[in-house]
Amino acid sequence: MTVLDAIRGRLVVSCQADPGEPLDDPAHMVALARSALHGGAAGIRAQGLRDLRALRAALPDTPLIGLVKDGAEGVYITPTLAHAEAVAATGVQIVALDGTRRPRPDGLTLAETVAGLRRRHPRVLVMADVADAADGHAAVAAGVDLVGTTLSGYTGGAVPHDPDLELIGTLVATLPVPVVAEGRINTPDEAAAALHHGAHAVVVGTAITRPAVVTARFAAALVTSREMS
Ligand SMILES: CC(=O)N[C@H](C=O)[C@@H](O)[C@H](O)[C@H](O)COP(=O)(O)O
Repeated sequence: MTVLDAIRGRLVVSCQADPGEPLDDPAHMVALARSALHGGAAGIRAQGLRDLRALRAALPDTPLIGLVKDGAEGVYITPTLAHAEAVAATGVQIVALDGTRRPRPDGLTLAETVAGLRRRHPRVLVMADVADAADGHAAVAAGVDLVGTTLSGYTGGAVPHDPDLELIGTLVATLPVPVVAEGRINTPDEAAAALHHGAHAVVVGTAITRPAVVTARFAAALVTSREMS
């Protein structure tokens, strides 16, 4: 079975911790990933070479989408060819990279990045994290294998509350490659809706693997409730 077949119609859980967070440790990421797989996830998305190596060693057969974040603004998801090659070298089946039309820090186009990556890693699949439909079309023209809605809402202005189901539907209707729903999918109903909009797979991160963020949402709701009573 191909890795795309393995995740078709299924949940992929993103296991990431920011530097300095209590969960920022490869052993914790492996435990989170094992928990996700126990719960029915078909694949894992993860960040950082250290975590990717640990996950690949612990879970050699699991579909793994890898990326490295370099900073937190602008083009920061696997921003350069060198980053993409380093991610591919960890043994992931899919390298996720910034697939927006913004200039890349190494001056390469997305097409040059994809071609360069394939020269050394001919079997790895490339997932373009895009922000809008025009990005999706440009990314497919650049040769990527799949497109994710990861960066919708994160390229300027306030971050929306809801997942971008409309973008998922638009990309599914117009692109010849699998579309992965990712970003702010916070409930099982939203995950199901993403699939209903035609997503090939659904990536959920924060709602499952960032307990500090989830706790803060509960705590904030209690503050609001106290203020209203
Ligand atoms: C925008 C960006 O940097 N997204 C990152 C990409 O890997 C992660 O921080 C997200 O957690 C991931 O996309 C999953 O999304 P959510 O955590 O909303 O389920």
